[in-house]
Amino acid sequence: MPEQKTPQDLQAIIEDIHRELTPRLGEGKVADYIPQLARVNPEHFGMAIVTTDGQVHRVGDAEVPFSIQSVSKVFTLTLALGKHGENIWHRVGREPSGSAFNSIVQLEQEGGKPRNPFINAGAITISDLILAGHTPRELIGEIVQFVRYLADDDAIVIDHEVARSETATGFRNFALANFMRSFGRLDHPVEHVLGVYFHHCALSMTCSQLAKAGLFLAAGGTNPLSGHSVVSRQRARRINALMLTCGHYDGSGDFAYRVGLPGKSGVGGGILAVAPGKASVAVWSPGLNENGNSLLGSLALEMLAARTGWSVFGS
Ligand SMILES: NC(=O)CC[C@H](N)C(=O)O
Repeated sequence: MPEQKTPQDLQAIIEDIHRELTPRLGEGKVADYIPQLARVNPEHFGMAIVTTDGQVHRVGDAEVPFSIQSVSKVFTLTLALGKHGENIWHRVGREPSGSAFNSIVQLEQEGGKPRNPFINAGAITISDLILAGHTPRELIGEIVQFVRYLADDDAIVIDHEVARSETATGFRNFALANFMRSFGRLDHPVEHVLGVYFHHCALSMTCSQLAKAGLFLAAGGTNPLSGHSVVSRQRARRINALMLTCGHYDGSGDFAYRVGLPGKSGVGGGILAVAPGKASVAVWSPGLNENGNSLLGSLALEMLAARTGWSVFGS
């Protein structure tokens, strides 16, 4: 399989993937524990690829905004590394959890220190870390600005209905945060920390915007379209490593096996995948598999990786 795909090849590949998956649209289970997400039409499907040399390819609902949910944890982790550097690892680990995204079991055994920044407890810890010196409202504004800078797109906003919906029903996350607080592992009031967490999860983005926002990870830390420098080459590599090992919760091994790309999923049905040196890819299909990862989104990325030879483990 040739290393470089022409623009025509890539567009044809994603159109084929879309066509082949069309009979299956609606498969999987839409997240219903956040009432506002339960209302999303399960038959949406969108995909966008942005290559490091500036091509943009889209198919299906690539321009329809959706709730990025846990995909946002990549951006808050990046922000936390920028503010606190490697010190964040005193507060959160970097090992796969092997358990569900909202599991509480390990937290007790491990003294309230979450396994990684992508499970809920870890992302809540990251929210607490980046709250230092800010009000929740200021920090939420800063996160939105940061994501706009990454994607070079000022139209990106938070869906406040989704944030409200999750605030009203996020009992599990309140439990996780209170549990960590009981171990003395949060510096700020639980309501403040979760206010930040629920709002960054409620960022609403299209596949095109999401692929652009992740492009710095495919291009050694700088977005080649905007020229915006985000992180060092080493840091981009390390964030990709965390996405590969932890980005799909206890489905991370399966995703690495099938797709072979660093990726981060969200319960809104979005996945951001990174083909280092080549492209950033966002896919959206709301139906989830048993691990809470997009069922058809994972399949679409598996097909894409197979047809492009982009797996980090070789073509
Ligand atoms: N996996 C996810 O996308 C989970 C994010 C969601 N906001 C939650 O905390 O439950």
